[in-house]
Amino acid sequence: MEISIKNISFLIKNKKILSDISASIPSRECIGIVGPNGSGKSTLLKCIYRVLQPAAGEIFFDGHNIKDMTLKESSLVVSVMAQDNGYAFDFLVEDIVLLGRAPHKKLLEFNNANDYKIMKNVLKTVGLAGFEKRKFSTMSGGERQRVILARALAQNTPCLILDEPTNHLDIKYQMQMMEIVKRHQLTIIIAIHDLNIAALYCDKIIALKNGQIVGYGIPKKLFTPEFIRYLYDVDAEVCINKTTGKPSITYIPPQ
Ligand SMILES: Nc1ncnc2c1ncn2[C@@H]1O[C@H](COP(=O)(O)OP(=O)(O)OP(=O)(O)O)[C@@H](O)[C@H]1O
Repeated sequence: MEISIKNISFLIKNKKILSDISASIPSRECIGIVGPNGSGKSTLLKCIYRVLQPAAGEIFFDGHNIKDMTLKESSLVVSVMAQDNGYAFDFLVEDIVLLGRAPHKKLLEFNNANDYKIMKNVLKTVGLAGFEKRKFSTMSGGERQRVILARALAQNTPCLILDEPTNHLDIKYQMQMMEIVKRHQLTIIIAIHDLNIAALYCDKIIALKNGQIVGYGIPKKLFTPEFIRYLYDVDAEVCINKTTGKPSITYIPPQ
């Protein structure tokens, strides 16, 4: 599914949080959104997955203006792994993953055998087979992240939005999470802080600063020492890793 963002602005108390953002996200590409804390990454994602409504501009899913789509129609095409999932109740893992099936159901329709099969399959995909009856509250931060990914995968949508999904994950699971989402060949939009992981897995990068797009392109072109200094005010050395062929970034502390 292709996503088109046209001239999006978002304000809070007259302060511009996003200014005139336009981007085209081709079907099945993985687009990384990078930028300093507070640059507007989550706000942009929330406008796309409709938790926030932009003050101006339009967003299209495969040419359909999202203003003309019901929330249920949107949730059949876009699933989300957000930063704060805030499950206050003591849900079981299977209950959380089955929530991903909700957009596919009619009001008050029970989960059926196919929903349970999908739930078990996605838990297996994220390495949590057998965890169905565990209480979410008893799981580690990394395990919880993987349950939330499983719920998003159970939703079975052509587009997946991830807001810093690799928080809490050790390096093995950071890479495993990226491998899993890439394997599904979805349109992926991912806010991510780790430029090395972004360089390894993202086809293209959108860089935000102060609510504006300040860079766009493939990681190899975008991630130069000059650009990293401009974006984060940090010195870095960048080389192309011989094995991966991708940029590898080393940060240099101030002398
Ligand atoms: N409800 C709100 N009220 C006031 N300011 C807000 C609100 N929501 C977001 N902001 C501000 O908007 C700006 C962008 O926030 P956003 O969460 O989109 O940034 P981000 O790039 O995702 O940051 P981070 O990397 O720290 O997660 C920040 O300055 C934030 O303080």
